[in-house]
Amino acid sequence: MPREIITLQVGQCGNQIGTEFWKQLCLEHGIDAHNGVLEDYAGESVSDRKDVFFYQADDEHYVPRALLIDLEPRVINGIRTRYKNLYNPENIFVSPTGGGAGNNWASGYRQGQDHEEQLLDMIDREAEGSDSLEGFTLCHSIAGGTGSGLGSYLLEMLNDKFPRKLIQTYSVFPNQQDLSDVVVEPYNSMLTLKRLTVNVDSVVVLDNTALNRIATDRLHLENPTFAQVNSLVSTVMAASTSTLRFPGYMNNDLVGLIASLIPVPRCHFLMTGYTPLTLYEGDRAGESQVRKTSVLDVMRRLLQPQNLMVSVPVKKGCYMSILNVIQGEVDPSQVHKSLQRIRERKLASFIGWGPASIQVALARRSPYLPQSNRVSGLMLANHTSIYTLFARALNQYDKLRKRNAFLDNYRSESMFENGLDEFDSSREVVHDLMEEYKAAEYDDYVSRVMGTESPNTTEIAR
Ligand SMILES: Nc1nc2c(ncn2[C@@H]2O[C@H](COP(=O)(O)OP(=O)(O)OP(=O)(O)O)[C@@H](O)[C@H]2O)c(=O)[nH]1
Repeated sequence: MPREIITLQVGQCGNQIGTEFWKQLCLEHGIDAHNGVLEDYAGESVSDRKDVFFYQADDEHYVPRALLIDLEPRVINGIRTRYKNLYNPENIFVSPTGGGAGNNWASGYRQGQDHEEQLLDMIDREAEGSDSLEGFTLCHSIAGGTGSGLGSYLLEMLNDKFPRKLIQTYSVFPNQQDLSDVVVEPYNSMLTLKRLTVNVDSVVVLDNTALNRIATDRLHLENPTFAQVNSLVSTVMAASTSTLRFPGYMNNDLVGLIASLIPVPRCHFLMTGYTPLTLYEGDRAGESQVRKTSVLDVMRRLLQPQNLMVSVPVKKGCYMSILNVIQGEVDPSQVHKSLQRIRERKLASFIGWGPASIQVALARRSPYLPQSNRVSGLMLANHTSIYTLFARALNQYDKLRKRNAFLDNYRSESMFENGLDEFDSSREVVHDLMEEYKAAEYDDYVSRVMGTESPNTTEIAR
């Protein structure tokens, strides 16, 4: 039975990374991305599970289980032109006023309220079209107005209306080295981080700072474009769903993946690493810089900070969990040996209060994509040092807030007309989250923070 996943892509960033994801999925399943038709070379003999992410229309074309949502038309119009017959036109929502959210979280949130009925209708229709819906995935940026504000509204709505479904996000964090011309990004990020903490089961953190560093240092691109950065993002998104789409013995559903990575519900912010990296140019993978791959080599590289897609100091702190998704020609005995070697060399340090091991899922690859490397790997990891990302966001927020700068646009929206309590409440949630990650570094975390209760993974397996 399929365990379907519905993807909501919201705002400019959400729709741009979402589109790259669907392009990659189409390539991997032998579907023509322009019209959803199965390619001639893609026979039924391949035992993939297209139905987790696609359904078949009356004319048998494959249609992504995707909702494309934006408050201004530019990006979605571009998608409509390029992928004319792929998406269900009924699943596209562009605000009739078309003005965007002006980088204002509160405006995005309020416009979510204004259009609640229409948005919920679309989500309900798509959910009812599934046999056994497993959950929702939201793609967005946390720093603009639409992906963050309207995205936050949707997360609250999904939590409320579908309390038994999983909610996962791919959340793009702003580039902190870039002096952004959007000065209010710290406000938007803080308000969104609260929803990501409270309303979501699992957040895959995609950090524009790290993505740009990887594109520059590892792929030798001078000024990486969003398209190039998004190609990295789609590689990660596709690899992280590969065990759901090309199932083997383990990790065949999202709840299995999440439960193995999240030992305590609140600490659900995951970082990723991928190797060897190539860029997709058009429909073709570029050449990899890595000439020879083995399981040990891939697993070792995945632990190197320069391959992480999040800019945090992993040499400090410890892993709460690691899942390596290894794709390619792999002899399981090599996995065993590699794990042993990594343990001997103490390449990863784990929390003292849980199982200290790297989990490995062997995933099949798409038969339709030529691969330049024998083995490739994705790491999904829960590491305590992720709190430094929140600390930076909090620090930037405090600086802005201390000056009471740029608050008029927020005050003019209903949520803030009677005061700025929502900012204070968001800051508190993020501060507590940081403290929880820091506390998790200590061996007595379970007894200190949770009394006598033991860590609970069933809570997320709702
Ligand atoms: N990786 C990546 N980041 C993006 C992309 N587009 C925008 N961003 C980042 O997202 C943040 C801005 O969010 P957007 O998605 O552009 O804004 P929005 O959600 O559409 O909101 P409004 O423009 O206010 O309506 C900035 O930090 C950008 O650097 C993209 O295609 N890829």
